[in-house]
Order: sequence, then C-alpha cells, then structure tokens
Amino acid sequence: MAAAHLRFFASSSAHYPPASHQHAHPPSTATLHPPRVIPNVCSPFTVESQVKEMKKPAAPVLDQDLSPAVTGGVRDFYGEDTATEDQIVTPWSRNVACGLELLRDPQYNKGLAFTDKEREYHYLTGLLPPTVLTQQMQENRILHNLRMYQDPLHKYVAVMDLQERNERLFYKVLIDNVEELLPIVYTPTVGEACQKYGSIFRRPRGLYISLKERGKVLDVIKNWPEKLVQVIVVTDGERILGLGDLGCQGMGIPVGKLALYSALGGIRPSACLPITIDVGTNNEALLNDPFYIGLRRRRATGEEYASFLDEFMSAVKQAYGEKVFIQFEDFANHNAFELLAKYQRTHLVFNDDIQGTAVVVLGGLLAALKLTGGTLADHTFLFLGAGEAGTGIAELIALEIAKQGNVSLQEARRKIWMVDSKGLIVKSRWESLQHHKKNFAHEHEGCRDLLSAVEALRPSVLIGSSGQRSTFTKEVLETLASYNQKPVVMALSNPTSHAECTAEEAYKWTQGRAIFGSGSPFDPVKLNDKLHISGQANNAYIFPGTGLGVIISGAIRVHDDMLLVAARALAAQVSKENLDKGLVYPPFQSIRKISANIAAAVADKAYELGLATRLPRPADLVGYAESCMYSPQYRNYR
Ligand SMILES: NC(=O)C1=CN([C@@H]2O[C@H](COP(=O)(O)OP(=O)(O)OC[C@H]3O[C@@H](n4cnc5c(N)ncnc54)[C@H](OP(=O)(O)O)[C@@H]3O)[C@@H](O)[C@H]2O)C=CC1
Ligand SMILES: CC(=O)C(=O)O
Ligand SMILES: [Mg+2]
Repeated sequence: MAAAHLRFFASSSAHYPPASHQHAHPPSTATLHPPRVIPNVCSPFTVESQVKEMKKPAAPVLDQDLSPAVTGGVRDFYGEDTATEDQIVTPWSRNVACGLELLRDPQYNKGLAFTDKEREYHYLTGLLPPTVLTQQMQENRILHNLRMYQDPLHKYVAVMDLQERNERLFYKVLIDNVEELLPIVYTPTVGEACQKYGSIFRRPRGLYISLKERGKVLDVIKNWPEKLVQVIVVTDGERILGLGDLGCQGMGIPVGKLALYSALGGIRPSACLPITIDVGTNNEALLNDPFYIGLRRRRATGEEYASFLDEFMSAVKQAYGEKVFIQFEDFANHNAFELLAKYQRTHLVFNDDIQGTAVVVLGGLLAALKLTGGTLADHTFLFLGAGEAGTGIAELIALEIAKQGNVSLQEARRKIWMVDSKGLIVKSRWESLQHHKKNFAHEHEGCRDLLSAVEALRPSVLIGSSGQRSTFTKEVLETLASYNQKPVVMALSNPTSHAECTAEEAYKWTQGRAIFGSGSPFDPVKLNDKLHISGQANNAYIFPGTGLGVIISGAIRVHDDMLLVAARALAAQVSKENLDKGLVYPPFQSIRKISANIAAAVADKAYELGLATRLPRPADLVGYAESCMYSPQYRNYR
C-alpha cells in the first residue's frame, strides 16, 4: 500500500512516541505517517546501546517490510522480542535528550536556534548565550566563516565539523550552496582529505570493518545505531579517485558520497551508512606513516579477500534486509567487475564507478548530440583508459546505440575504441586482455599511443578515464579539432590534478570549439572574448537520483534499462540556454529537481520491468519522489 512505502521517507524525529511508550528498540520510523503529514513538534530522542555484547547472535530478520505487526506497534526488527534465552541481543534503549547531551547530538542540536521555550523545556538555559538565531542566520554565519579560509582542506575540516555538530544546518548549508561546496565535500578536496585522513581525523564517521573482525562482521554492523538503513556506500580504499590505494583512509569517499545522497538526492541521513572494509593496504607510505588509521598489513587477496567480502555481504543482508541499496565505490578494477557480477545476482548492488559514470557520460553525450547533430551511431568514440569507468561507459553507449538503431550490441561496439597503458586495444592483443576489455578489441593495427590512435581512427568523441594527468596533449587536441567542427572532449579523471586536460587547454587547443566536460570542476574560461562554461561529467549527477528511484519503487535489482532511462532523464534536463553556453549538463544548482526526475525515470522503469515491490505505483512519480526527499529545516521541539 502507498502508505507503507511513504513511511520510509518521513522524518524520524517528528514521530517518536512519547517517552512513556518506549520500546526496547532504537527509534524507528516504522510507525511513521506519509511524509507530507509532519507535525510541528517532536522530542529529541537519542539512542544508546547499553551493553555491547551478550551471548550469541539473534536470529536475523530478512524481511525489511516494516508494516506494523498484527497487534500494532513496531516490527521486531532484529528478532529481539522473539529471541530465546540462548540468543544474544543488543539492548538498545532510547532517551529524551536534554542539556549538554542535546547540544552534543548532531541529529538534534540546533545551537543558537533553540528558542527560549525549547531552552527552558530541555534544560538548556545558561548553556547557550542569550541570542536566538534563525537557521538562515546560522547559515550566513557559517558561510562567512568558511569563505575566510583560503585552503580548501581547512574548509573541508570546517564543513565536516559542522556535520558532526549540527546535521540539519550542515545539510541546509550544503543544499543552498551546492555549487560552492561540492568541490569541498567532494572532488577535488575530498581526495586530499583522504590522503591526510589520519592527520585530520577528529571523530569517527561511518563503520570500519577490518579483517580483525572476520567471523564477527554481523556483530560489528549491529553496533551501528540506526536500524533503518536504506543506502550503503562501501569501499575497500584500493582505488580512491585517481589517487590509488589509500587503504582505510578511503573512508572520506563513502562519507562524502552519502552526504551527497542526502543533500542531492534527499535520502534521510539516518538511512545512509558509510562503510570502509579494511583488508590492509599496499601503500608503503601509509604503512610507514605513524598517523595511519588502518590495519598495518598488506592487502588480503584471493580466498582471504573473497570470503571476507562474502561474510560482509551476507551480514548486510541479515542486518538490513533484501532491499538495502549497496553502492560499491572506488574498488580496484581487479575486484570491482567481479564483485558486481557476483553480487548483482543476490543483492541490490550498484557500482558507481562502472555504472554511475556510464550514465552521466551517456547523458552528456545525448545532450551533446543537440549541438553536433546526428545520432550516437554517427560518432566514433575513443577512450584513454579501459578500466571500470572507461569500459562501463563504453558498454552503456553501445547498448544505447543498439537500442536506438536496432542493431546488435556487437555491431554497436565497433564504433568504440580504447587505449590502455599498453596502447590501442586490438584483436591481436586478445590473449592477454582482461575480460572487461575484450568486447572492444577490434581488427586493426596496433597504435602505441593516444596520438597515433587519434590519427588512425579520427574519433569525434574523446573520453579520458585513465587517471593520468595531461595526457590530452596539445598535439592530440589539435589533431582532433583539425577534422571535427565540434569535438566532444571529456576529461573524467579525478581529482583535478589527474585530469587528462584542463578546461583552458581543451578550449585553447580546439580554438574554442570543443564541447568539454570534466570529472572535477573547472572555472569558466575566457577565450577571444567568449566565456566558455564547462559541465561537470561526474557521477554525482546520477547516484543520488538513481538510489532514490530504486528506494521509492522498492526495486529489487538494478537493470541496465534503468541506467539508460536515467541517462535520458539527465539529458532531457539540459535546456536550450545551457546548450547555447556549450553546457551539456544542467547546473548543479537545480540538482534536487534533477535527482527527482532521474528517480522518477528509474522507478518508472523498475515498475515496467516488474522489479518494483512498492505497490501500487504512485501516479505522479516525480511529485512522489520530491515528497519523499529529506528537508534540513529545523523541527520545533516540545
Ligand atoms: N568523472 C567521474 O564521475 C568518474 C571519474 N573516474 C576517474 O577515472 C579514473 C579511472 O578510474 P577507473 O576507470 O576506475 O580506473 P581503472 O584503474 O579501472 O582504469 C584505469 C585505466 O587507465 C589505463 N591507464 C593507466 N595509465 C595509462 C596511460 N598512461 N595511458 C593510457 N591508459 C592508461 C589503465 O590501463 P591498464 O588497463 O593497461 O592498466 C586502465 O585501463 C580515475 O581518475 C577516477 O577518478 C572514475 C569514476 C567516475
Ligand atoms: C567520481 C568518482 O566516483 C571517482 O572519481 O571515482
Ligand atoms: Mg568513485
């Protein structure tokens, strides 16, 4: 029933029963009402686990349908009410927070925005200076202070501190100033933050699951206080952006991605769980760094790695049910393809680097067709980099060409060429090629480098997914522009220091004719009195809306057709005004609207494919998606 799924998106804080009705459970949204029905007052309940461990695991409850039990009330989520004496449970309890404890709880703290009445009722009088500020005034003050920092890493630390202090204010500031703050909480600054995570570490955020916990992963997951987790972003830290193996310090990425899930896609922060799986690191500098926060051992591989990941994936399902959306992020490609292929049969998984990136690039290319003319099949695509991002994008482009032109996938793939670290991928290299590259090994003479491949193949679209800076050289881009009126150039690699070229280089070396997008943002470029604004070809356009679409429809799997419609939905939101400026992505400013549209398209496809479980299908999916989105406005406390 509609009410059953609406429940998941209402604010949990607004609906807690009074203290006299406390359960032995953490606060749950299970008794929530549809999201539009939000009372003005709530009590700031906090959750505590009083005893860490008892005897042995409670029976897992696999079904995450939180419909009230027959007798009413909250579903026995972890089977704690039905546990026998032999079984161990985690004794969660809940309190009404007040005084300093309330000020230190980021979920409920409002700082100087607590009203006099709230201060009196919640024992805050005297703990705050007398001024009462509005949330907007608080935001203005935060921005004023942030803008005083010159170093982006200082801004990162300040913004993360805000998230630790006052979650709603953090999200309001982020949502209202997304274009200014995205480069701080996300690429490029998050890359530097991960490199220095050990030094800037203040308070832990997210869940660290290390090999030390082998055999006890479910117990570790149960330490996480939120029980209604809907999205997990997990990394093992082996390929963090283009920065390589950062081990346990990769945690900045799941934390950052999930902040975007809430800010850009409207998933409730409490439903988001960042996880880092620490299986060691092969980064010598980190292993020798006294401030390194992870396990000091080399990476587990083979059976040791695979069985640990297996234990993790089963534990997640046991803890949060079948429909928790698990996003793999920044795994090295020797694991990423295999993990996706293996777990997409049994879990609701999504690999952002393979699938999310594919969608954002396809979306940009579909929009670019309005500038270049023709169809996708009229183009020749050349990639520098044939890893997760590169081959993921290539496969989705081929799928779209095949669907549009009613041709076979094999034929569609012939439009696509790839260069890896050993040169052009051609048939003669077949025996030594990794599996994910084989579909793009065509009959052709080998080319040693990108320039000779450009000369030989004369592509119209050049895509960089190599993680290698400055590889789109002057010669490469000039050659591309010598026979293309409007060459499409995407320098996807992150962070900025790893981009294949800068925006300035792309425009300068193509005489301002390039249609350019990059993984990390570049400032507008002025060339011959014309201002060129480039788009950010980053999966941040995609994963928040895709995740929202999956959740609101209760989809049980991610199907390729859901990715195609997400790309088309993104392209459809590029206006004529954007295109006139050379932009093939809509501005991030309207990202929540963009995410709602992507969510609606993904959900619609899930219903059409019979993969959706939340029935009946809402008639107005865009409106429904918007109504489900988290709002960071403060609530009034009684
Ligand atoms: N904008 C966005 O949204 C996204 C951007 N990215 C970025 O893309 C980059 C690559 O990520 P990903 O695909 O996951 O990484 P992978 O490691 O899976 O792939 C990298 C590819 O680049 C190739 N390569 C490395 N060095 C060179 C070189 N000198 N010349 C030619 N090819 C080279 C590798 O070749 P070989 O196979 O021979 O080793 C490999 O095929 C990263 O910087 C990442 O940040 C990733 C996801 C999303
Ligand atoms: C954006 C992203 O996911 C990456 O660079 O890995
Ligand atoms: Mg990534």
